[in-house]
Amino acid sequence: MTNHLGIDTSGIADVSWLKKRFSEGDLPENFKGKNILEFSESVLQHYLLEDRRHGNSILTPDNLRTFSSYSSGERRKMLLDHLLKQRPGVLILDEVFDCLDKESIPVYIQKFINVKEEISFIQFFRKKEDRLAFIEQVKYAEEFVDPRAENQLSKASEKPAHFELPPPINQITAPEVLVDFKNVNLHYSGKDILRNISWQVRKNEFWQISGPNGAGKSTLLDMIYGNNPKAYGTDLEIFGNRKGSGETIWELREKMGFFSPSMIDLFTRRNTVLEMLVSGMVDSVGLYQQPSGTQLRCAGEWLKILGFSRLSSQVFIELPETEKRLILIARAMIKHPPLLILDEPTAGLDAMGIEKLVYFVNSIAANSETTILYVSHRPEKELQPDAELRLVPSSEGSTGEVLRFQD
Ligand SMILES: Nc1ncnc2c1ncn2[C@@H]1O[C@H](COP(=O)(O)OP(=O)(O)OP(=O)(O)O)[C@@H](O)[C@H]1O
Repeated sequence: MTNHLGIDTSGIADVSWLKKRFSEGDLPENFKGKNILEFSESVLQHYLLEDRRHGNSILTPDNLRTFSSYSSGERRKMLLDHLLKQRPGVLILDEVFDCLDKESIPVYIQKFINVKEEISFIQFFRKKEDRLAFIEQVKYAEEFVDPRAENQLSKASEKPAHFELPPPINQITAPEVLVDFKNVNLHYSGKDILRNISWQVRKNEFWQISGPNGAGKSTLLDMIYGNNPKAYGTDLEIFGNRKGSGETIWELREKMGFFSPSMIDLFTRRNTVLEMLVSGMVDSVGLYQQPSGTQLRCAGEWLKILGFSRLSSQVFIELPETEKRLILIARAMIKHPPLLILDEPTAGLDAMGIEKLVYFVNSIAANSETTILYVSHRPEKELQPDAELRLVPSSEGSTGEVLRFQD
C-alpha cells in the first residue's frame, strides 16, 4: 500500500526549513529511497527563469508561446501535469490549490486519486479544507522541529490593531472616472481573450474582479497598470486620457498603487521595513534620495497602525509572508493613490493571514478615497467590495458582467 502524508502548516509563519529538508531528500522513514519530485512556487519560478533565459520550456506543449505568457493558473496546471506524467515515487505538493479556480480543483483531485496507488503524496497545506481526502496520516509542522536548531518555528503574529489610516502627505488629484473601458476587445495570435468589455471605475469604489483561470483578469489589470501594447489601440481611458496618448506610463503609475505576491521575489536587497515603506513615497527601493522627516514620520505611522512598530529596523526580506504582504500593500497605499490594484493578494496565505489581509483591505476601502481593484478567484468571505466585475469566458473571449452589492 502506498503511504501518503499531510503536513498541516496553519498558524506557522514560515515552514521553508521543512520544505527544504523534504525536497533535499530528508524525508520521514517510510518515504525514503524513492525518487522525489516537487510541486511548489519555487519550482515554478525555476521553470519561468529557464523559459526567460532560453525562450522555451519543456512545459509548453507546442513551443509557440513562452511559458510565462500563460496565466498563473494555467502555468500551475501545466507543471502539475508534467510532474504527474513522470510518475515519481514521491510527489511533494506545496499549496497545490493556490491559483486554481473552482472548476479545476475537482479535476486535479481526481487526477491525484487516479495515481495514488503509484505515487506517494506529501501535501503541505495551510487551509484544512485543502487536504486531499485520501491522505489519512496528518502531522503538524511543529512535530518536525529539530530541537538542536533555533528559531525554526515562528508563530504568525496576532491580529493587528484597528486600522485608521494615516493621512497622505500630498493630495493626488484625479477625475471622477478613473478607468473607462468602452467595448474593448483583446486577442493574442488568433485567440480571443476579452470581448466587448464596457466597464467604468469611479472614485472611491471597491471592485472585486473574478473569473476562472485564463479568463483575462491579469490581462485586464495589465491594460490599466502595465505597458501592454495591446491596450493602446483600444478605447480605454485612464484618468481621463486615452491609454497611449497624454500621460506616460510612469506618470500614470504616480497615481496608482500596485501589489501582487509575485512582486515579493523582486526585492532582494536587505532594506529595512521602514526603508521599504519610505520607498513608496520616493519611488525608489534603494533610497537614493534622503527621506524627509515628514516622510519618515508618515512611514512610522503606517507601521504603528499595522502593529509593526517593533519591525521597523528588521530586514524586510526576512519577515514572514503575511507581514511582507501587509507592508507592501501599505507601501502601495502610502501616497493615497486614486487607484490601488491588488492582484490575488491572498494567494498562498493561511486562514489567519487571509483574515488580516482582508481586514486591512476593507479598512483601506472604508477609510480612504482610494478606489480598489481586487482580483481573486476564491470567494473571499469577509471582503466587502461595492461591486464585482465577473469575467465569463467563451470561445469568442470573456465578456464582463457587473454586479453591484447593497450595504
Ligand atoms: N502572449 C500571449 N499569447 C497568447 N495568449 C496569451 C498571451 N498572454 C496571455 N495569454 C492568454 O490570455 C488568457 C488570459 O490570461 P490572464 O493571465 O489574464 O488570465 P487570468 O484570468 O488572470 O488567469 P489566472 O486566474 O490563471 O491567473 C490566458 O489563456 C493566457 O494563456
